[in-house]
Amino acid sequence: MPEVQRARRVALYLPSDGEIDPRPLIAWFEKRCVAVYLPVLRPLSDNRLWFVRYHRGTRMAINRFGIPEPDTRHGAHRARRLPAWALDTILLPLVGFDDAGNRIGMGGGFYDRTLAFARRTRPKPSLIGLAHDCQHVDALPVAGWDVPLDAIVSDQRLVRTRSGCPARNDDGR
Ligand SMILES: Nc1nc2c(c(=O)[nH]1)N(C=O)[C@@H](CNc1ccc(C(=O)N[C@@H](CCC(=O)O)C(=O)O)cc1)CN2
Ligand SMILES: Nc1ncnc2c1ncn2[C@@H]1O[C@H](COP(=O)(O)OP(=O)(O)OP(=O)(O)O)[C@@H](O)[C@H]1O
Repeated sequence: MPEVQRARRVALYLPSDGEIDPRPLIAWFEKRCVAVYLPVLRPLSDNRLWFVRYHRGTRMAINRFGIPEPDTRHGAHRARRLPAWALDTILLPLVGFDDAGNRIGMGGGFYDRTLAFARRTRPKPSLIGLAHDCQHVDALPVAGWDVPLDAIVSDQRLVRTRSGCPARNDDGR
């Protein structure tokens, strides 16, 4: 996928609770000098995510959901964290998806809050959901805050969505 092949900064996640495991991609990205980032729950509990640079040897901490994330407690990673808009591509975990790119997650709204800017601002990172094919459903109810995915990659297929098609400029270019 061009969004993956061209990216210089990519976020993925460490799997929890049966989610598709994107870890095999880490070595592939590193070999191509792509910087890999992981989501970190922002302190002060505004329920948004930072993305912090990750490589082998990054000191980790367990977050309140039991998922390891780069340890930011001592400020050591301040220079290594990015807001979502600075990433080229974000690979997202999901619980369910449909062909329109609607996603449901674990219900915390973390990705939706973090990516809310992407509903009105361009450029935005490419948003690619990673799924087991059995997580596909015909249609999900859409909430106003939901940020649609550009594509979903499952173990059996690639679903490209309308929001994954580049938007035209107003002058038709
Ligand atoms: N692997 C992974 N990392 C991630 C996320 C994720 O969904 N998957 N997140 C994406 O936002 C953030 C953490 N958000 C989470 C939100 C809720 C639960 C959770 O386990 N909630 C319920 C169970 C809900 C369910 O099973 O449907 C619980 O607390 O028991 C976990 C992570 C950041 N990192
Ligand atoms: N942009 C936003 N601003 C304020 N609240 C939001 C926003 N996005 C989501 N929420 C809140 O988050 C809650 C959970 O949202 P939702 O069920 O869509 O989460 P999810 O996509 O399943 O979770 P996640 O993104 O963490 O995997 C909603 O009840 C909503 O109130």
